Amino acid sequence: MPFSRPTRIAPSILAADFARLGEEIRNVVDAGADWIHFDVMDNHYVPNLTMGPMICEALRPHTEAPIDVHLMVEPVDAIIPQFAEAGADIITFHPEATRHVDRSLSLIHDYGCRAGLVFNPATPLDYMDYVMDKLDVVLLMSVNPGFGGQKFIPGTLEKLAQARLRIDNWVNRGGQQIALEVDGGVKVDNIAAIRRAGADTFVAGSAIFGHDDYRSIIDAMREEIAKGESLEV
Ligand SMILES: O=C(CO)[C@H](O)[C@H](O)COP(=O)(O)O
Repeated sequence: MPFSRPTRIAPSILAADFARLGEEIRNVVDAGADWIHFDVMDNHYVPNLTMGPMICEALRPHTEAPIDVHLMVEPVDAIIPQFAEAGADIITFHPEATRHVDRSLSLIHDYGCRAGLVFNPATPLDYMDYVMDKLDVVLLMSVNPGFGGQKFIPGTLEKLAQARLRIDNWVNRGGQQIALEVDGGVKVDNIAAIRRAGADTFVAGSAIFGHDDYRSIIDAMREEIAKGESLEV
């Protein structure tokens, strides 16, 4: 029953023009983006440094679309309240970057945000199994985190299928819905395969912000997904 799943396009503003972030967000949401993906890098968990809660707060008035904060930071707990208060809607973190995964997920919920775990290409999915009831999002990295513009790692497709199975089994047993998001190297020419493997939420940075016409590239992504699905029926 894969075709009743939602499709969400989440442009990563890591690839946007940082000198015009507010305008970039407005433009990409006007062009059909569903979520704004906000990459937080700390030069510790990953070798790069990007944006903190102050930038999230400054951008919040520019859109009503959910701001999807991906924490590539270690440790995570101290920064969670700051992002929640800055207007984040969704906060995800890497399980190996906190000592207490269950507690960090609860902390995100306590602050009124949706919570999720992020898995690097070589991080096993097993962490999911013990906290399914606390997950709103599972995010699979299809590149090693830290930089935009990398190539999609093909083994992610099999891992997506495994994550989809875990989520579907959970939902079939009466559990809540969990978004399955993929991040890294997502392009028009691979998005159909990524969808078929089980993703419903697609983070794309360079593919969208590197294009002159945001609407045409987002439309092309949705068309590829629809084409891929009709071939399978
Ligand atoms: O989290 C990230 C890197 O750590 C980025 O969101 C991701 O790489 C998206 O960029 P692109 O679509 O250009 O690959």
